[in-house]
Order: sequence, then C-alpha cells, then structure tokens
Amino acid sequence: MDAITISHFQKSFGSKSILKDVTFSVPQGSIFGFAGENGVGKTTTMKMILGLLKSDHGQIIINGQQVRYGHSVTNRFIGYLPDVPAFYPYMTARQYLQLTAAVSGMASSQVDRQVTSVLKLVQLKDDRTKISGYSRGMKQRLGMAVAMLNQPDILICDEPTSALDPLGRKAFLDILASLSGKTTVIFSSHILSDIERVCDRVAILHDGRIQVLGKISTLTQNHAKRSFQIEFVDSTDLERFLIQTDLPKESDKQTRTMLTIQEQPGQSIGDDLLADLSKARIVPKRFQRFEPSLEDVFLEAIK
Ligand SMILES: Nc1ncnc2c1ncn2[C@@H]1O[C@H](COP(=O)(O)OP(=O)(O)OP(=O)(O)O)[C@@H](O)[C@H]1O
Repeated sequence: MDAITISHFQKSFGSKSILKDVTFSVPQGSIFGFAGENGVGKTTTMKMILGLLKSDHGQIIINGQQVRYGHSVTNRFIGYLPDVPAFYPYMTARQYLQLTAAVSGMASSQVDRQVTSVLKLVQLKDDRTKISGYSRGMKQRLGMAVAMLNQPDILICDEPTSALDPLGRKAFLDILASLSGKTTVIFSSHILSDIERVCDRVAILHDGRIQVLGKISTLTQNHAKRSFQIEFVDSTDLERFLIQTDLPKESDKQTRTMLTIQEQPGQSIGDDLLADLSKARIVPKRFQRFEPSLEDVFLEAIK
C-alpha cells in the first residue's frame, strides 16, 4: 500500500513552470529519497504535500485521503522537519518538546513518556543544556524529535543534512535509517550520496519531471554502467595487454599506465579481463571494480 500518491502535478510561479508533470508514489514504511538540484522544485513539492501551496493541476492522496490546499486534515498523518528548524534558544530540549506537545493538544498523561521516547530516538541527552548551546547537528536532531513527537505515519524532511558536517550528517542519517519499516520517510536532498546511504527508493526531479524512479538497488544494477580500472606497472605492460585483449570498443587509454573499461548493463567482463591479464602474464599494480552510484544513474537518465 502507498502512503503518498502524487499524480500529474503541475505548478508555475508566474510564467516560470517549475513542476511540469510530477507523478510518483511512496510505499508505506519506505525511506524515500526525493532528489534534485538546487531550485528544481523539491520544497515546492513538499509544500504541496502539506497543503500549503495550491497546485495548477494534479492531485495528492495521503493514506487514501486527498490533500486540499489550506485544509490540514491529511497533515495529522505527517511530521515535518524544515531545513532550518527554529526553537526558543533559552529552553532545554525537554522544555521545548513539552511546550510543543501542549500546543499540539497531546494528553498530559502522555507528554513525559513521549518526550522521553523522542529524545532517546534522536540520541539527545535529557539534561539542562540550553538549546542555544546546541550544535547545528543537535538542532537538526531536535527538529526531528519535534516532528516525531506525535508519532506520525509519515515524516517529511526537507534538505535536513545540507548544512551539517560529516559527523553530524552521519548521526542524522543513522537515525533516519532506524525508522525504516516503522515510519514512511520522505527525505529531500540534492546530495545523492546521502540518499544512497539511507534510502531504499528514490525519485529524482529534473526539469519539472521525475527522471529516475524506483528501488535504488535495482536502478544501480540495471541502469548504469559498471567500470573497471587497471593500473599497470609501466606503459609496456599496458601495450602488451591491449594486444592480448579484445576490449569493448569504448575502452579508453587514459594515461600511459592506466586503463578504464566500461561494462554495458547486463554484461560481465571482469573474468575476461583477469583471463587476458593472465594470458599476457601481466601482474597489474591495481585492478579495481567500480560499482555504479545513484549519481551515475542520474547522469545516464538526463543525457
Ligand atoms: N513563492 C514563490 N514565488 C515565486 N517563485 C518561487 C516561489 N517559491 C519557489 N519559487 C521558485 O521555484 C523554484 C523552485 O524552488 P524550490 O524552493 O521548490 O526548489 P528546491 O528544489 O527546494 O531548491 P533548494 O534545494 O535550493 O531548496 C525556484 O526557482 C524558486 O525561486
């Protein structure tokens, strides 16, 4: 079952068409990456899902109910983490979460248990540290705690890792990954390697349309090329290897000692390359296989 279905969505600002025809579904329990370069329309799409922007055409269904502009009925299923969440800096994390719980109408008997639970989820210490003393990464994790406070079915994170350092990013992504199977997550980002790290599925928006959609493992297996790189001890070995082997046509002599060979999807040339090296009695300095990344899939798709 799909948690979110977006059908033929269109949105223009003035004469500028941002979303030309956007269609995709987010299966329940998946960690779904929503990718695309800066300014492509990711935040616009998120705002549409939250019913904060009016579409020109198309519809969005969340848990079987249609999203209506200005009506937040479907928002009861959603927790939202903006790219830069704002807090009262003079409060502690617990005080801020207690306030948020009260404002959202949570029964007072549940507040302490829920606050403790989300602080544990995002690995923030339940101590007297004021939010003003938090690092960016800690603030982002507190933002996730706020978004998860009411145990939403769906968590939407808009570019949550863009401003974080590598350690802060890793901590955040690990927590996101831990939600897999329990909460449906839409993780919007222009950093494809972050998406590849935690998401099981992806939709990549480019030029107003979804250009890549599906399971990341299937996409990288089927749509992009694997390559091999062989580094030879010297140029003589490389020349001897070229005489020995019947390389695919797009093989490319990069340097005088390095060779990169691209494999076609469905092909498997690793064994042949090793056999040719053996026949020519060449021991290379390095033999390396490069698996296609999500970035390769994307670049292939927009070629
Ligand atoms: N209210 C608005 N009025 C006019 N133009 C807008 C409005 N909101 C967004 N835009 C434009 O729409 C385009 C898409 O913006 P959006 O914020 O959705 O992109 P994004 O993919 O989230 O980018 P980023 O990664 O930089 O956050 C941009 O060119 C932006 O300037």
